[in-house]
Amino acid sequence: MSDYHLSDLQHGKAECRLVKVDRSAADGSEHVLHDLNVTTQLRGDFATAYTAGDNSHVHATDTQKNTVFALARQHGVGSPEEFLLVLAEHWRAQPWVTGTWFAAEQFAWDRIPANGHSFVRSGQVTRTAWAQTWGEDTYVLGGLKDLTVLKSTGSEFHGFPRDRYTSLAETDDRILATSVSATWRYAAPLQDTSYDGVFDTVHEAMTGAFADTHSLALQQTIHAMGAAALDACADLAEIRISCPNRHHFLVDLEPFGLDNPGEVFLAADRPYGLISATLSRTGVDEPRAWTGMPG
Ligand SMILES: O=c1[nH]c(=O)c2[nH]c(=O)[nH]c2[nH]1
Repeated sequence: MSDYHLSDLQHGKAECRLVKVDRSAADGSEHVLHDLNVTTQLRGDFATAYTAGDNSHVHATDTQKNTVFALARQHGVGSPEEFLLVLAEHWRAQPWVTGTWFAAEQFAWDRIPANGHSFVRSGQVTRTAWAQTWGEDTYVLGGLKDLTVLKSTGSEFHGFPRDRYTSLAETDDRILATSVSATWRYAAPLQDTSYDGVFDTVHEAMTGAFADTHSLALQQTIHAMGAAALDACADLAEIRISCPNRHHFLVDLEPFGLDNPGEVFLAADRPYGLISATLSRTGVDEPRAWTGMPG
């Protein structure tokens, strides 16, 4: 094989989705959420891995990922810059490492006023609307999507059937996170009420129901959000809601001699649960209003 010049070697773990819950308030009532997407890269004396398959200097990308979670547990996250500097200090001290590169995206969450442990992703919600006519009939749909909400406690999931392929553990305390899509049908085009006002009311009702519901399943939370929207707005005839269940897995830090009392999570990307339902007032079916809608 030709002896080419090898350069720009680096390796690391891309997009470690770290969620760190700080439960440090004296009475545990107010959680602080750090939600980061962390990428690590190490530079150094790693050439023989490329040229000869000799991994004796290679800090496995899996180890780099574990280090992200373990250092989050040990040092907390603080600001993204501070956390990246914690990683940098750790890795610069390791053998064969001559340089490091770390990146983080931080996803911001606002507290939902109802309690200390429910959050909504800042500045994300997208408002949606459709209108169509059939002869003299006019149908109006309103909606929202990307309403990303999370509660760091107040969510359980148990009592589901178990068969030979069931491995999911029952839990009485988990993170519940989703990105709500909802579409509602106006019973009739609005005359005296503003669509803006209805949107604000529905948005607030759904967000409030998410926070207020002590959830035994995302299904139950969806029902509560739909009912809250219909209760808050007499102009709505029905609402369709679809929610991905964005799973957060507690990271096992025991191999690193660390406990993890519900603080450090892997925010899994996929697969995710997908759960939906329609809530309607009785006797108000109007299937033509939904013509042409995706799904
Ligand atoms: O709230 C949930 N509903 C489910 O149907 C489900 N299924 C699952 O694996 N986890 C969850 N969580």
